[in-house]
Amino acid sequence: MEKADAQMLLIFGASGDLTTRKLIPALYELYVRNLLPENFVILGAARTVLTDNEFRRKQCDGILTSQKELSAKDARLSLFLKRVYYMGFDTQNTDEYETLKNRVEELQNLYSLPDNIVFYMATPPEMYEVIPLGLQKCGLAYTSDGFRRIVVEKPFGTDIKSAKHLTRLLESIFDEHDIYRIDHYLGKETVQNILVLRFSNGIFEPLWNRNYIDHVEIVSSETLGIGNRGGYYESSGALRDMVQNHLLQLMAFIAMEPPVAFDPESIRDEIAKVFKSLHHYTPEEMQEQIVRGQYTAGTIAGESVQGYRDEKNVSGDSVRETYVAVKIELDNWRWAGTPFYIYTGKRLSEKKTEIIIHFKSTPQQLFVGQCSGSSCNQLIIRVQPNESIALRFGLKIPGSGFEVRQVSMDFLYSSLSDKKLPDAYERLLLDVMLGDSTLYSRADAQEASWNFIDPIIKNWVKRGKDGLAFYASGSDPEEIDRLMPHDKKCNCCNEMM
Ligand SMILES: NC(=O)C1=CN([C@@H]2O[C@H](COP(=O)(O)OP(=O)(O)OC[C@H]3O[C@@H](n4cnc5c(N)ncnc54)[C@H](OP(=O)(O)O)[C@@H]3O)[C@@H](O)[C@H]2O)C=CC1
Ligand SMILES: O=C1O[C@H](COP(=O)(O)O)[C@@H](O)[C@H](O)[C@H]1O
Repeated sequence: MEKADAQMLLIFGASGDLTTRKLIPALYELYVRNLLPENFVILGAARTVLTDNEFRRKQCDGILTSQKELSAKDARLSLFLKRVYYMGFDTQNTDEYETLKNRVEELQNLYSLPDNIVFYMATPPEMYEVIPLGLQKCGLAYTSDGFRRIVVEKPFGTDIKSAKHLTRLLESIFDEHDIYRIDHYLGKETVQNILVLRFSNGIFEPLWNRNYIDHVEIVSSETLGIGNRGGYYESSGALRDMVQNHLLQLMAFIAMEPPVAFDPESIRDEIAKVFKSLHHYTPEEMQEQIVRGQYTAGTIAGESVQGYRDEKNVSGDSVRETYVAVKIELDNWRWAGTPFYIYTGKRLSEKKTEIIIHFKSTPQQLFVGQCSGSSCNQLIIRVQPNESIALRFGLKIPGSGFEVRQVSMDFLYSSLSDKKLPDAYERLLLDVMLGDSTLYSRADAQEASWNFIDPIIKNWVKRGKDGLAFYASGSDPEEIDRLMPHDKKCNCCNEMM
């Protein structure tokens, strides 16, 4: 496996949840697997005042939480943590950037590091402009003999205007190919395997189009509520939080044309084309094709939970959607007439992300019980949990007659290896260190997806609470039935998983 060049990873927002829960555990895992550069330093920065050792202890706890079997005394853990440093730093105070620059140079000298730096913005999005401007002013954004890369966490803008503005600002400081817009769904092993499943197997391609696929479902349901992210969620909602990025990306992997080569730009060209072919609805069509809902109090795993409007930092009469279902149409030759149904929501009955490709039925149903009148054939890609790929088809029930029932041929990732699948952030952090942007999203794709999302949000703002459905926590909204005719719904899939 290729190793990245010696470098520094400078994480802004290092005292926050993402750093401790995801980034540092992922970096430690890469270290253990011998995938980090031979020579590296991780420098965390945030306003909270912490010494290097206090920061290391906090990160050590984060790693131990993510790896239950690991001991705090493990020699590899202390060797890794020795390379982790911290500095108290207020991104809004321009004077502090000079101090940051001095600390960076001091560490580079201490470890004889070349001038290669990845900046990671794990701060609130309001800082995504402030930090690059500060780095530009103090000169840290530039190097004459190394590289600079910048990772931008989601959300990348809140609409097309802000996304374009942010891209313009970042491009005035960094080259576009050094800007890494992260979408952690693309770091998931099962999601990357969509590309391999499609483009390394000749058997699927002839069927992968409007002639053989009736419709596609992309579901990402969660049992968790919004937790302590009320402030963020009030301005975001399910459409911006999950659909604009993660779920449209999944759809693009299913819908894209084969790239001319397996390199970042060829792949990202095809993804951008999918987003550009999204059919934009009129306000009247939106009422038909899009459903939004909000959770009320209910029961999850036997425990009572409160409704969205009672959550911390949420308005008592909020109309923010915690659930959304969208029927998506793609105006292109491969997919015209084959809808993609995307649903996502918080506080639903189970946590799962899956893609179900529904193939068309036989022209005539010759057998009794033939999958209850619908097609027997589905390809199910279970992204999480119980990562798997299953192909469903009809077979004869043993005995007299010709009664058919649906059976499943399953591949379980757990049967491939007893090791747990790598966390999405491991892959994405490794890629940015290597300079591979294949699994990061490009400006044109982001903008095309905002172009699709913006009119929907504007329409909802205009309609206020009109059309907002309520569902009890722990249940699945019934309004979804309005989008998808009954004969298209797959009742069998869940039972078999
Ligand atoms: N947590 C998660 O699982 C995910 C998070 N994200 C995104 O990652 C980003 C960070 O999220 P998360 O870690 O949860 O957020 P937190 O609120 O937990 O952390 C934010 C961090 O930013 C720091 N910060 C805030 N203001 C400043 C400032 N003026 N100067 C320097 N540092 C500052 C905070 O530290 P201090 O107060 O010490 O300055 C803290 O370290 C967000 O944009 C979020 O959308 C994306 C996907 C998942
Ligand atoms: O980006 C986000 O994703 C999580 C869901 O991620 P998953 O990997 O657990 O499926 C979601 O809970 C969160 O609201 C959103 O910001």
